[in-house]
Amino acid sequence: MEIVFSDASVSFAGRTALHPLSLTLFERRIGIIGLNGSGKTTFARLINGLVRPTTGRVTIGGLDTVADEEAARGRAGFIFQNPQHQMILPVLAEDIAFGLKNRGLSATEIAGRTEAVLQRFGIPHLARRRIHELSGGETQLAAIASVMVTGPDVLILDEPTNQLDLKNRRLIEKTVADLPEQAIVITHDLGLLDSFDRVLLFHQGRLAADAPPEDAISRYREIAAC
Ligand SMILES: Nc1ncnc2c1ncn2[C@@H]1O[C@H](COP(=O)(O)OP(=O)(O)OP(=O)(O)O)[C@@H](O)[C@H]1O
Repeated sequence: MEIVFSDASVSFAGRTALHPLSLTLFERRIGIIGLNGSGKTTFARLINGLVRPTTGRVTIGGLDTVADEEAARGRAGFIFQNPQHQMILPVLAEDIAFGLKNRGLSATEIAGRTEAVLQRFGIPHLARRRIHELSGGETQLAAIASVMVTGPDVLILDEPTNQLDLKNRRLIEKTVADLPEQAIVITHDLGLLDSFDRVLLFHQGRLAADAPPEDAISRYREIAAC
């Protein structure tokens, strides 16, 4: 899926969070790194229209995130930093099924797709569990299942391994690595990026590097040392 930024910038209340940026993303695994407040989340949110560009435009698969907002949003799933907040219904299987409502599917089809996505992410045993009772790793997988059931082409994850222990980090790392879909991952967990195709480094709202992981990370270390 081609994601195109054309002179896109973002200001909040007159303060620039992201300076005008033009680039095209098409790689399967894209990492986004940078210091706190450098513009990573703002950049990622532009992709599915959660943030609108103040100037310029962003398209995903040719769809404009403002003019074709709803269709564009369907192309890119987003997992927030605290994914339990994006789950609407208390029980996991119900939350997943909720994402399929209003699609003209029968109850049997909804149940079948819910079961299939739980299987896909190895969590059928969590189907009847309450979301607020899941562990950090389980919550990440649950959120990924809830988003992927709607069939986006791109999955954007905002710090998916934050607060996870080593075992769950590995699990999420493997889950992301195995996704056939395109994935864009914001992370402070630099080890996650080893096998990535491309890493974008943001600094003070500007793109400071756009390179293979090793090069972008070494530039990041220089910036962080200042
Ligand atoms: N909705 C908003 N309203 C006002 N300012 C915002 C808003 N969202 C982000 N900002 C500001 O824009 C700048 C970039 O924020 P952003 O969340 O994109 O950074 P980040 O790199 O993702 O940070 P972190 O690593 O801490 O999550 C920050 O100065 C932030 O305070």
